[in-house]
Amino acid sequence: MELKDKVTCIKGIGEKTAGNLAKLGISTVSDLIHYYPRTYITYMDPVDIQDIQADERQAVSVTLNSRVEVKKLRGFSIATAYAKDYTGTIKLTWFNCPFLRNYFHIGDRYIFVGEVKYKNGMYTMSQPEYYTVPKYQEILKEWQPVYGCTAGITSKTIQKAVKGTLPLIQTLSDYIPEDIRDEYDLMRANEAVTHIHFPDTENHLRAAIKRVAFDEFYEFIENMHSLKEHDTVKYNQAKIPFTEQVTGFIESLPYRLTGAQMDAVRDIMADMNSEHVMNRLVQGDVGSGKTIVAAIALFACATQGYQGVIMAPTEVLANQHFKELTGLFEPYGIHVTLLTGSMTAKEKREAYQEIAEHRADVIVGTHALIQDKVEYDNLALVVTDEQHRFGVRQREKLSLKGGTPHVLVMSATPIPRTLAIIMYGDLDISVINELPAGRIPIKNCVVDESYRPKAQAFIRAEVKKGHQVYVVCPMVEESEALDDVANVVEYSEELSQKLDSSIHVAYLHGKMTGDEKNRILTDFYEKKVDVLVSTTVIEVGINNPNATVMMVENAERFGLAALHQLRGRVGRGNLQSYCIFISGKKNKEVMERLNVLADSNDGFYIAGEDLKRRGPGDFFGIRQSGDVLFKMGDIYKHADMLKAASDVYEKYGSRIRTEFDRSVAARNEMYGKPIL
Ligand SMILES: Nc1ncnc2c1ncn2[C@@H]1O[C@H](COP(=O)(O)OP(=O)(O)OP(=O)(O)O)[C@@H](O)[C@H]1O
Repeated sequence: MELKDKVTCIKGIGEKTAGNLAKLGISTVSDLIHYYPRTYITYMDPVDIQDIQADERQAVSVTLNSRVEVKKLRGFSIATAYAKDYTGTIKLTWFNCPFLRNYFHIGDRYIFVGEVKYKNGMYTMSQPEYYTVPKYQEILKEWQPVYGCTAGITSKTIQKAVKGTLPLIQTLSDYIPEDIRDEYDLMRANEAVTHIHFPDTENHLRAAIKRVAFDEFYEFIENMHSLKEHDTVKYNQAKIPFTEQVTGFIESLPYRLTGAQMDAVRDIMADMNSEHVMNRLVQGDVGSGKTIVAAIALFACATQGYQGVIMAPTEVLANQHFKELTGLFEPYGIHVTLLTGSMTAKEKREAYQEIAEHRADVIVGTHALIQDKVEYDNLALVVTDEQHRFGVRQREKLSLKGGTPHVLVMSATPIPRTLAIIMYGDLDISVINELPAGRIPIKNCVVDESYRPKAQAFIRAEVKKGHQVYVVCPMVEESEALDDVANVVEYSEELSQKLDSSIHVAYLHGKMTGDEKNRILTDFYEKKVDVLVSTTVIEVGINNPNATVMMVENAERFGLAALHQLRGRVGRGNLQSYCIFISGKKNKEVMERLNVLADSNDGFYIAGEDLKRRGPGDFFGIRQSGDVLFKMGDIYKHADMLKAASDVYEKYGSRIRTEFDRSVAARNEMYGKPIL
């Protein structure tokens, strides 16, 4: 077996499983080895029913004392059973698992594991995992990986598949030599990969995660430096001055720029007119007005006869920028062109032509912008939005397309300056630390589920005022058979019934096409939709100043930084806005953590508190930030590894570069596809 082989070469993986794995982006052995668990869980000793702590994940060892009843419900099915021990009875329910009817036997003992709720006078577990007693003994107290799954694939299938590759994993080489590993206390690369998939002890797992995070950071730092070197040695061939026309454009805006926005504009303009090409990061809290700063840079560029591009992480955002920039630029005869993956072949061809013939001055798009077919004419500026969603190489590729254009990165992730310097080397940074005038601070509340009817009444009242609402619907547990889509559909139906019939509720989820999402969002912008229910991720950067309420269900399952991003979707105009965080758990620790959000609306403060409050248990938890740049590494949780990677780069970078390059090249080759 080799890394580049198809997964079907692994014993037990047939075409059907391979097809399902492909949906997760796993086609080769290498893809599989590098498909890391999303989180880890341990199993605990069962408790007596009378000692159950509600709202916690617990195990009970009980005897089934009823048949499994299966009820059909609007396209779903619910299986219910009862079980008891000598201290009490517990109710068990599962969605869409009708087969369980024939699985359990009355009178047999099973172990059920899951979160327990106290409902209608009885402890209830929804969607519990189930084990026979001997099976449970095997996994008790071991760390179990939980992989991101899709229909037809369970965590267990993935783990079994990885098991088949263990002999190969043992032979993987390590670009970090032993002496450096010892100095920085790094686990060997192949051991780390083994423990990531098959953790035995907590210490090994911890060390393995650290090593993988280290590698991700190291690669990032290497790339950042090569990008930076590549840029700085190049002379600025597209000097763009801060002309009267640019000043006129700024003055014509319907609002005055904040001092911080103006400072960022000055930094950018000074860079673009200097001897070297620009490589600047603009960091600003949610809603601080980064888009207009980018727009001014693009305007300056276009009025000097150059092309500029702005690349967004999603189609929805690309469309939003396209509309906004078209409105701003068309009066000046600056033509804006859109290029996204979901456009028809004909539309794309037209866009390519407009770009090549320089009829397009500013180009807005997604990944489609970096495809080989796109020929720019005099490209001088590349703006990437939410840089965390982009790999460095993608930006590098885009940069290379236009010779050496200026690079401007916009980010709302509040990275402390010290971390930013480690991550980006000497990339220049402008910070927008001021919100536009007239913004009213968001009012926050952290409540438990019993408050939901009141929250719904509040939503009704806000809609009556002509305002709009976002609802992030409850998260589906990894183990639940119900998927995100079914969940969001069902949740919005229920919400719609609870609200007034005149209130229009629509929903968004990740499986919709770009077109469908755009249609819903356009309806939302045009106020045809009052309440927008979404799965966990409301697209970063959505801007609808008329939305005044953000209600987040299961807020306890998000990191504070992610909740802050969600909150940033409201309070973007001059209307009083509200954020309602509904926690599925009432315990003190959870409430205290969530109350950090109620205390402050400042992203930097929240990121700091988030870091402070993470206990050691969080180390293995689901990643906190929404970024996908690192699969395992989290710049907050693994800040020590980020520092170690930076030190190793400084001290030993040149010594290990050849081996490092070889390992990256081998991996790229084995992926069997280009990195983009
Ligand atoms: N100086 C200003 N005065 C008033 N309104 C402004 C100002 N600058 C920007 N805005 C408006 O504020 C809103 C938010 O701006 P923008 O979308 O650029 O935020 P952002 O920094 O990109 O935030 P996020 O990271 O949340 O996407 C927009 O409606 C924009 O028109």
